Amino acid sequence: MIRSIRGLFKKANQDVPDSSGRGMLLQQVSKRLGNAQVLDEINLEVKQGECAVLVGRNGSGKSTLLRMLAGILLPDTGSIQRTMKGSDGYAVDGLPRLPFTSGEYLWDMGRIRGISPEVLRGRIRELSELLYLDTAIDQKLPLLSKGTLQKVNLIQALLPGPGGLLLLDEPLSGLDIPAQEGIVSLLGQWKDEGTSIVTACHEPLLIERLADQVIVLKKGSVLRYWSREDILQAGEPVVRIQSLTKAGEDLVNDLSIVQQPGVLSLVRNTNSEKSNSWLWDWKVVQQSTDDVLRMILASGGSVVSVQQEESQLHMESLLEGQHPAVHASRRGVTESVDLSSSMDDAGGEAK
Ligand SMILES: Nc1ncnc2c1ncn2[C@@H]1O[C@H](COP(=O)(O)OP(=O)(O)OP(=O)(O)O)[C@@H](O)[C@H]1O
Repeated sequence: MIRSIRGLFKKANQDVPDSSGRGMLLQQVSKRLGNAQVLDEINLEVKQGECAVLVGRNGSGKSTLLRMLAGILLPDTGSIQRTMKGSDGYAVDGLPRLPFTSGEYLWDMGRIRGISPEVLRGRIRELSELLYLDTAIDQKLPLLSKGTLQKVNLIQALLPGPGGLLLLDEPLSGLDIPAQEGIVSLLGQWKDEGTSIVTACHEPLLIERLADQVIVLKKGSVLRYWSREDILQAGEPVVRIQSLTKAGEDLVNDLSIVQQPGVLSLVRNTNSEKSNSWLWDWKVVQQSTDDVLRMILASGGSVVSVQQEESQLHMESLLEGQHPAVHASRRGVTESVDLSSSMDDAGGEAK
């Protein structure tokens, strides 16, 4: 389905902009609202095709900055230069509960933006499928749940298609997991097609998959900038595998298994359900999952479960200005201990 969306949108966007030298540049941008200095000398550069993620505690200024990028607010001082092409999509404010159905609202929004009826019909259908809008397309906005309203808001922001600037305030908030996956995959494709994205978001799923830079805001100022490389140092996603062997059939008697670069730890447990078998608990980096599964099966074991572990990004530390990898590096030490102790548990048979 995602592929068909891409195809559909590409047809209407033959002139995906060349990314060279294009983007958005904020220099020393400040804003006062009432008595509060809401933004204080913000510098930010987002190149065409990049994703910048704003993080920060409540009230740190993320939404204000997004509204400024959208042109809803003007800076008191400083400058905002924009040299990127393409249509913009904004979901920076909540959707008003107007007396229309989702379908009517999306249709009107698309037509106001000049999208032809033929293209618009297809986009609404494809995006509604992507976000599992189902029957909510015919429901009136005031009757929608918070999460469904958020889906409609996202769809209206995505209607112009890839290639321009997308400004999204907490796009995954309130969305169910399949819709989160769908939107992150789509944004990844659109980024590849030259879409610039600036989003306030606290979900590691989006940050790990899309962020080229993370900007940590604190009380209206930038506390830290982190690059894609910094984020990647937080570690690849970890997969937990449980496998079973007959007691006595020791998986670790072949050291080549545990010495595979992707194996982070291996612990042997007695299987409480079957006393004549051992349950092996593996932690492996995501890209080695297939290799490890093949090894387990080839050595006579059976696979009980394969689970994606939670992200290694520790948001709380990130908000305090710590490096994204601060927890990942601690994890490595712990697991090398696990690995050796598991081999000891197994009778020191890993030779
Ligand atoms: N119109 C306004 N008048 C006065 N103060 C305002 C106005 N709008 C926002 N503020 C203040 O600006 C600060 C930043 O608000 P903003 O909504 O940008 O924060 P945020 O980081 O998006 O917060 P949250 O995570 O809760 O959405 C807050 O202290 C807020 O009270």
